[in-house]
Amino acid sequence: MNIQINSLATDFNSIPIIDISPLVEKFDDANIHRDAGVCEVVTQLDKACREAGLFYLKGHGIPDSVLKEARDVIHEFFHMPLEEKIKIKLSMTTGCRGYQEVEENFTKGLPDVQEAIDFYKEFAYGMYGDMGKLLEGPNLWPSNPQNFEEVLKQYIDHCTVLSRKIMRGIALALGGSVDEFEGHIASNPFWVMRLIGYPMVSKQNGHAHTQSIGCGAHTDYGLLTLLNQDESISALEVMNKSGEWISVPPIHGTSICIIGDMLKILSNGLYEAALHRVINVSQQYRVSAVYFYEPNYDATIEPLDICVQKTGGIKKLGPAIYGEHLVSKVRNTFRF
Ligand SMILES: N=C(N)NCCCC[C@H](N)C(=O)O
Ligand SMILES: O=C(O)CCC(=O)C(=O)O
Ligand SMILES: [Fe+2]
Repeated sequence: MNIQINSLATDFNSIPIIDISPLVEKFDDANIHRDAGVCEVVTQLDKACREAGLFYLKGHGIPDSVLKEARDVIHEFFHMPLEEKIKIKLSMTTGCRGYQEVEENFTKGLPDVQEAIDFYKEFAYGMYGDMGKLLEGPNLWPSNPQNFEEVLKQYIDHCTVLSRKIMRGIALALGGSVDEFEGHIASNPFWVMRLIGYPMVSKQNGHAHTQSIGCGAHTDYGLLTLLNQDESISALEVMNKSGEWISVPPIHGTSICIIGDMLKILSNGLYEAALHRVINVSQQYRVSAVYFYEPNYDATIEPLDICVQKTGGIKKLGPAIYGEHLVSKVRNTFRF
């Protein structure tokens, strides 16, 4: 499958900030589509998904203490000596779960200046046949810091609940029913979590890196991404339609939401999968906790009829099987 990076519908120079608290409070309300506050959120989501594909979320309901505690334990982990970290080393035989050293992860053929740990939702062996094999196995949780697993599992639960609520808002924004993405699309949503550490540039002295590309330009693979980034370090960038990189600095009390490849297909290209990258030129070590909310692993993803009607009556994208898309990306990311 070839996912094109189309130019964005309208250009943008600043990133939208959406207060989604009405949606978070009323996501389960039978009359949600008639609620004035929710309708306003839905309008803003629609605009942000069309124009930017990446936006800030305010009023998302995940306590600041949960976000901060997650970043704290991630800092603690990456701060440990390498021999401790490689106890949970990622390989072909760990279901591609675990720790990767700096420059073991590639984007478009170039090594990323980051270390990371990958987690995937666990599933039964054989459940997805050949398509699932590469990612089979239990997650590798470090035993240090001691509270790591508990803190991050709690964080994942928060993200899953929030993502489902946002997807309900996006379903309405696309003109569908509130549970448009339940059923065969995302009734059993897959998830991925990537915890990333970006070394300081000063640590790269002696290397050829004058600019440290922490993560090369890419789009995310699934429905939407929730990003929890270190405060006070500006490193993330998103591309607008003029091809300019727009900075996405941390804003206290917000999280970042990024539209992924599968939502682009479902919307028949109405919504953009944001092209983004990370360059940490700060003098600080930066961490992020990146949670990816994905379709059912074995879902066949194609444009929704309501979206096809809105976009000229022809399916422009897909179909794609989500699990196949994910596995092809993972294969290109590592040199085992
Ligand atoms: N699960 C997601 N979206 N991870 C994004 C990781 C960054 C890009 C990856 N190295 C690649 O080459 O795709
Ligand atoms: O660390 C970040 O801010 C973003 C990382 C990212 O885009 C990814 O891992 O997909
Ligand atoms: Fe990303």
